[in-house]
Amino acid sequence: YLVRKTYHHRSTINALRKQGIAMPPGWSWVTGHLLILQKYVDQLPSNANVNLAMADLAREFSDTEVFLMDFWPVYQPLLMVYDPDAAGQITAKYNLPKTDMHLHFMKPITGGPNLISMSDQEWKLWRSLFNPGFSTAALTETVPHIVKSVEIFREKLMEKAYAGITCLDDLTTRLTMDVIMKITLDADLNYQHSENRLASALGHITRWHSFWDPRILLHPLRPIIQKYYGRVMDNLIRKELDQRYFELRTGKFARSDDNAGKMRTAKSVVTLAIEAYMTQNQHTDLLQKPQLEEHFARYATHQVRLFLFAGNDTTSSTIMYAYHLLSQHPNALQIMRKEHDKVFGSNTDRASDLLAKQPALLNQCKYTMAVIKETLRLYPPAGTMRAGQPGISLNDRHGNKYPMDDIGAIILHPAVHRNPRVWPRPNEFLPERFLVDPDHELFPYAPAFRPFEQGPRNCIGQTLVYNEIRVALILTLRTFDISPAYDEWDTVKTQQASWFKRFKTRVFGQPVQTVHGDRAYQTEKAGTHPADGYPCRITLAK
Ligand code: HEM
Repeated sequence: YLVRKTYHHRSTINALRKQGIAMPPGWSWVTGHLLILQKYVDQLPSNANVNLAMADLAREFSDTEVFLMDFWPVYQPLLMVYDPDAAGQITAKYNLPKTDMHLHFMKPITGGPNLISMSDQEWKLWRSLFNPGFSTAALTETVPHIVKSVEIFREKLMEKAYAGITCLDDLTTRLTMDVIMKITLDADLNYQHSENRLASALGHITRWHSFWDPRILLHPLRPIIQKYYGRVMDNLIRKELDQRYFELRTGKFARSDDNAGKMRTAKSVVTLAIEAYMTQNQHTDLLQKPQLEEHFARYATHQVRLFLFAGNDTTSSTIMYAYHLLSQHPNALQIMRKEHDKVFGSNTDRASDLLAKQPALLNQCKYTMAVIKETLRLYPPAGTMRAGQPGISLNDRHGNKYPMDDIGAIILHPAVHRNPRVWPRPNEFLPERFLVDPDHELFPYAPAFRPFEQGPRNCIGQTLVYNEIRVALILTLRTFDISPAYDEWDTVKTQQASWFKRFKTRVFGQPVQTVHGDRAYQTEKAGTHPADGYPCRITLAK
């Protein structure tokens, strides 16, 4: 059966090869392209994100900007895409469905079907329930909550100032966890001050998670550990959901008219989803029931688990990369600080109050927004994969057709975002490209900027991300200088290395530690955290 199946599959790919479909040389009847990527992976640090190796390979297809990789039987064969227009065909023109892999790989994290993995009607229903909570208006009301969490983050940075090397990762991840829990569930995790069961359960699940690493995927303990911590998460989230439902039933939100109450009326994403669900089911007065409907509660729990995963690491990494890029571009940092002085006044302590009272001031920080976009362009923390569909073909920019009957596609964000055909000076940090007029040579080609993807399945959390990172930068940049301390970190690590590690280094040489000269490269850790958790030194801004 296996031989027959393999033969059938490989003959299809071989036929495409003969037709001249772009694919890396070295395809084999036995291993397809499985071993091809290894050459590129070997040139990177062992924990570098596999997308960076893929982006290196992609450079060899700069003519078509689309090529086929035959990963069968590990994955279905996939078109690797970094032409922005071909990417648009996948996500907008055909809006191709998610793959079975989405459900398979996301299940340990979310516990079941969720917005990322769902297709068609089921996805439409759940997206419509959660859209109100992620709308610009609803999220503007939550800015005071973000300000509160960032204030604690500021205190933590202050504690670490002049205190030696700090791994920033821990601080930013705790911040983003507090924010996502508050915004989605109205739950005060207080994770920046103390450990929390929900956050650590998610941490255990993601530590045992990988999209491709066989050492993790084949580990016999992985399913047991992930299931156990999944149950812990379900129970804790369910408690919060029941509490929000109780508040709705007892009319908490209707009653709040004083100022303190006004804060409380910033409804959580979940409260708004329960309300939307009530509206969609008006014929049955759900509020009369003592408990949330079981099906809704179970599915909403999957979605909340997804929000905690999708909204935590990605945002945390982006905050760190913004600090990193600004530390290397003092001129941009200077412009940002001036912008913040102009909008909030030079007394940095007043900015929190002002922001909490007038969240719309965020929109006046145009350069700050441009810096965040440029950070997401250079260090995109996500991507997308879609399934093929019978009868659909992808066109590359020369009009070549790539049939997608049994072939899926991946849009390679690191490669699209540095595609030299559409991005002038692609490797340079130039926030002004997001501020110039359309006739300027740096003006971005909109389909080529896709950190949150485009089309109906774009990221539901993007407004939250922009709000959160803007608040974080506005409230910290004028107080602190944060600069990478990898050299010192590496020296300390070398001194602390075991005799075996030192012996290995002596025999095999120093392992690769940078990606194209970048020591803060993106790793495999969910959300592409910077290497080693971004060791840095924090000092007070001069
Ligand atoms: C820097 C931060 C973030 C980046 C770069 C990012 C990126 C993305 C991308 C590329 C997708 C499309 C995935 C696909 O097509 O498979 C996506 C979808 C999604 N993201 Fe985000 N995301 C970020 C933060 C967040 C946050 C804060 C949330 C919060 C709740 C979130 C929730 C989601 C959800 C639910 C989807 C699925 C949307 C759907 O299919 O309807 N993301 N994100």
